[in-house]
Amino acid sequence: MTELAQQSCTACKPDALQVTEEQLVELMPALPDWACLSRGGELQLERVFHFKNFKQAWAFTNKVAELAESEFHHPAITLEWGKVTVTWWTHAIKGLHHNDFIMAARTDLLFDK
Ligand SMILES: C[C@H](O)[C@H](O)[C@H]1CNC2=NC(N)=NC(=O)C2=N1
Repeated sequence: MTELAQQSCTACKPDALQVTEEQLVELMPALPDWACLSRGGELQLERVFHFKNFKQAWAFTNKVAELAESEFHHPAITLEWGKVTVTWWTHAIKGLHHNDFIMAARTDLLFDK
C-alpha cells in the first residue's frame, strides 16, 4: 500500500464512511506519535509538537495551515509558547476518514525533529 504521506485526500461528502475499527487498528501504527481520541463522541487524531520558543511553534503552525488549505482539509491547531497541538478529524462525518490519516502523516513531514 502507498505510504500515507504520499496519498492525496479525496473530496469528503457527508455520506462518506468513517474508518472502521479494523482500518483504525491497521492505520494507527503508521502514526506512532499520534493519539486517537474521542471528543463528544467523535474520533479524532491528535499530536502535540514541541519547539524551543513561540516563533518556531508559530512557523510550524503556518506550515500546517498551508498544508490544510492545499488539500482543503483542515485541522484544529492550538498554538502556545513552544507547543502546537494538531487535531485531525472530518467535521462532515463527525469522525475519522482516511483523509485524516493522510493529513496526520503529512503533518509529521513538516516537523523538523
Ligand atoms: C464546508 C466544509 O467545511 C468544507 O467542505 C470542508 C473544509 N475543510 C474540512 N476539514 C475537515 N477536517 N473536515 C471537513 O469536513 C471539512 N470540510
